[in-house]
Amino acid sequence: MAFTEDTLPSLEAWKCFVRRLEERYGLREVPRASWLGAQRPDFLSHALQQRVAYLLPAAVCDDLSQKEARFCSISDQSSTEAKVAVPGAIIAAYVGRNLQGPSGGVHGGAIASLLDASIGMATNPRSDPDGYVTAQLVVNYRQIVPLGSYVLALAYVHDREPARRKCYGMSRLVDAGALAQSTDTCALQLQRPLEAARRDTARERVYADATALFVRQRHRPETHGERSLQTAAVNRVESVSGFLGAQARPWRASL
Ligand SMILES: CCCCCCCCCCCC(=O)SCCNC(=O)CCNC(=O)[C@H](O)C(C)(C)COP(=O)(O)OP(=O)(O)OC[C@H]1O[C@@H](n2cnc3c(N)ncnc32)[C@H](O)[C@@H]1OP(=O)(O)O
Repeated sequence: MAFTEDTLPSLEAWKCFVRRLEERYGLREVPRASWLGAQRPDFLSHALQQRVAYLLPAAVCDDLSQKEARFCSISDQSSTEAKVAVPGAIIAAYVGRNLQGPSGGVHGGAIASLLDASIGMATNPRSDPDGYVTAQLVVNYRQIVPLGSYVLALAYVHDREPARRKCYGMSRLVDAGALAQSTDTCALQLQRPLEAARRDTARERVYADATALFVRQRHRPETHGERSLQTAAVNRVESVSGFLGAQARPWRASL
C-alpha cells in the first residue's frame, strides 16, 4: 500500500513527534518513524489512514540487541517480543470542546479514560491485548485541563503478580506543550520503563495522575469482537480517539 498525498504530511509530523519525544524523555529506544516507513510502509500507511499512529517497537527483550531491533506487525505472534508485556506506554491526545465538563475544563471522565487506557496499554502485551482489564482506577485531579489542550498520558507498570493475575500501573497526564500538536490520537508502547513517568518534572504541567490495578480475566466474554490482534490493538486506540472525539484533521506540527 503506497503513501498518498494525504498521509505524507501526517508522516512528517509523526517523525517530528517521535523526535521531540526522544529529546524530552531520552527515549533512545523509540525507533524512527522513517525506519518504520521503510520497513513496514503497509502497516504505517494503514495506521495513518486510520488516523491512528501506532508505533510498534518489536525488540522489547533485553536479550535482543538494538541491532536486531525491528518492527513487526502485532499479528506476528511468533516473535519473542509479542509474548512479552510492555513496561511503558504513552498516549498523545487532543482534548477539545466536545469534552467540556461542569468545571469549564475537560470532563473528568475523559481524563480518567486517557489515564486508564495508557496504563492498559502498558499492562497488556500485544500478544494478548485485552487479557488484563481494569479492576480499580484511582484518579487525582490536580489542575483543570483547558479545553483545546494537547496532552500526554505517560504510563508505566510498577508491579506484577502473575500468579494472582494482578498488575499495578501508574500514569500521569501532562501538558504536551509543543511536543504534540495534532488532533489525532497516537499511542506508543515502549520497550523499556518510562522513567519520566515516575517523577514530576518542573518543566511539565501535571493535570492528573492515577494508579490502577489490572486483573487478568479468567474467562473471556463470548462476544469479544474482533480477534485479529492487529485490528484489536488499533481498535483500542481508536476507541480512545473516538471517545475523545478526535478531529479528522491532519497533523499540524511544524518541522
Ligand atoms: C496492543 C494492545 C493494546 C491494549 C490496550 C488496552 C487498553 C485498554 C484499557 C482499558 C481497560 C478497560 O477499560 S477494561 C473495562 C473496565 N473493566 C471491566 O469491565 C472489568 C470488570 N470486572 C471484571 O471483569 C472482574 O471483576 C475482574 C476480571 C476484574 C476480576 O474478577 P475475577 O477474575 O473473578 O477476579 P478475583 O478472583 O475475584 O480476584 C483476583 C484478585 O484480584 C483482586 N481484585 C479483583 N477485583 C478487585 C477490585 N475491584 N479491587 C481490588 N482488588 C480486586 C482480588 O482480591 C484477587 O486478589 P487476591 O485475593 O488474589 O490477592
